[in-house]
Amino acid sequence: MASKYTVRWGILATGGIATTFTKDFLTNPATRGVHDVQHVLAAAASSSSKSRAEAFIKDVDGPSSAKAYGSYHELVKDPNVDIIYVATPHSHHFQNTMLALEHGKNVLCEKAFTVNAAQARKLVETAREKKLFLMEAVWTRYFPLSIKIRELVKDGVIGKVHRVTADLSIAEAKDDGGLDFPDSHRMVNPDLAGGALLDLGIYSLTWVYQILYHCQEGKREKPEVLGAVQKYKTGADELTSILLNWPGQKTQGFASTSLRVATNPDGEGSPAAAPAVRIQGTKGEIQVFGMIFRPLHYRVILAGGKSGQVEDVHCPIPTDKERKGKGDEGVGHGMFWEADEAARCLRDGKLESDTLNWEESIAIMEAMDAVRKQGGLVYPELIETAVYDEKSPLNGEH
Ligand SMILES: NC(=O)C1=CN([C@@H]2O[C@H](COP(=O)(O)OP(=O)(O)OC[C@H]3O[C@@H](n4cnc5c(N)ncnc54)[C@H](OP(=O)(O)O)[C@@H]3O)[C@@H](O)[C@H]2O)C=CC1
Ligand SMILES: O=C1OC[C@@H](O)[C@H](O)[C@H]1O
Repeated sequence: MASKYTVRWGILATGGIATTFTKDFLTNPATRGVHDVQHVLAAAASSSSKSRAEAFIKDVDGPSSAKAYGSYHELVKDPNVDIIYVATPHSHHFQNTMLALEHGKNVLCEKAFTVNAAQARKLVETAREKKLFLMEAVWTRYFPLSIKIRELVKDGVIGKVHRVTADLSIAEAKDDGGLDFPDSHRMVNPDLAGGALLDLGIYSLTWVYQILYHCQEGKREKPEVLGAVQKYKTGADELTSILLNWPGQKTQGFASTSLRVATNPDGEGSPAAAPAVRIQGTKGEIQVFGMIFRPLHYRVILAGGKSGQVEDVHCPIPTDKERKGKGDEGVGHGMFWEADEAARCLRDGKLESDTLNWEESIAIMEAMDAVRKQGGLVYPELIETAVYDEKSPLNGEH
């Protein structure tokens, strides 16, 4: 049997998603049928303290060989790290990713890729110049369910697709009119590029784009974008809707997001809720249920209404029961598939992933820029700038 390609990860920031992602890639790849790549935690860095990084490594049950750093600068200089996973708030992605690229590191950067398209273009330009791998960590795209649905669409199973609607909303409204986040929280804090659009709307757009943009043949047409934004008291957006129009393709998309009403009012499985994604074609429709960042259930409905023409498919996430005491996240959350993709790209010398390439990440950032412009959604210059500054406070202690 061919040997496995091993990728050595460096984790930049030690918050919630860094923990989930790292626990996920530390599961045994064989438990998800993967035998060609494997992952190692080489190092983790916290901008707060070295002890925080040590606690992170312990919490994820990382190997004793994993190095703990008290700064992002030290991490990007570690010769034993192949790729850096950037897991800071959106506000920091541009400066942190540039820091890693400038030090010769490949990068997997959390969503939203950057605050604006100019920053995304600069990251791509830098990765291209330095011949480094760079990928936006939109994990949803690498789920078997997403791959299957893109195949069904390309195979014409529901005919010619004309419309995709997608919603990702969470109900966080309180009786006093506020939201259930402190104003300093990354979800609503403009200094951290908070708001529904960049945090959740990116997933609604992901569903629209992975069908109506990604599946286009030949040179892709970009959409006209019409956005409506309502803001929270902090200045971050809380209710945002986007209409995307592709006249040449004869397609339209509708992507919505909110922090006040829920896509799934009775919980993640939400049997009572309408589908969160509808992909509508001339011969039928594909629907996706639940939280669309982690899609586990889809339905294919073929036109005609005869029995046998409605198929429900459930795609559970494989678990690794050997990983001790890690709860649901430790045994598999679904983030390992994007880690496998990054590993295979590194192994094969690819600079970008075909499933979400640089051009498409930039196109989505451009759509979000258009919505923000129409809705007057601006963030501080410190986090909007596309000028790299190694000494930016965003690369320092927090
Ligand atoms: N793919 C997915 O499903 C998810 C993706 N995300 C994305 O991951 C990113 C991080 O989110 P999440 O992990 O939930 O956030 P957390 O607040 O839990 O963690 C962010 C980490 O970033 C570091 N950091 C550096 N500067 C700051 C600062 N000024 N304020 C706050 N944190 C700072 C801290 O780590 P340290 O002190 O160690 O430096 C902190 O723990 C976001 O871009 C978000 O969109 C989030 C949730 C789910
Ligand atoms: O990416 C995400 O997916 C899950 C959400 O709960 C989280 O806020 C968001 O950042």
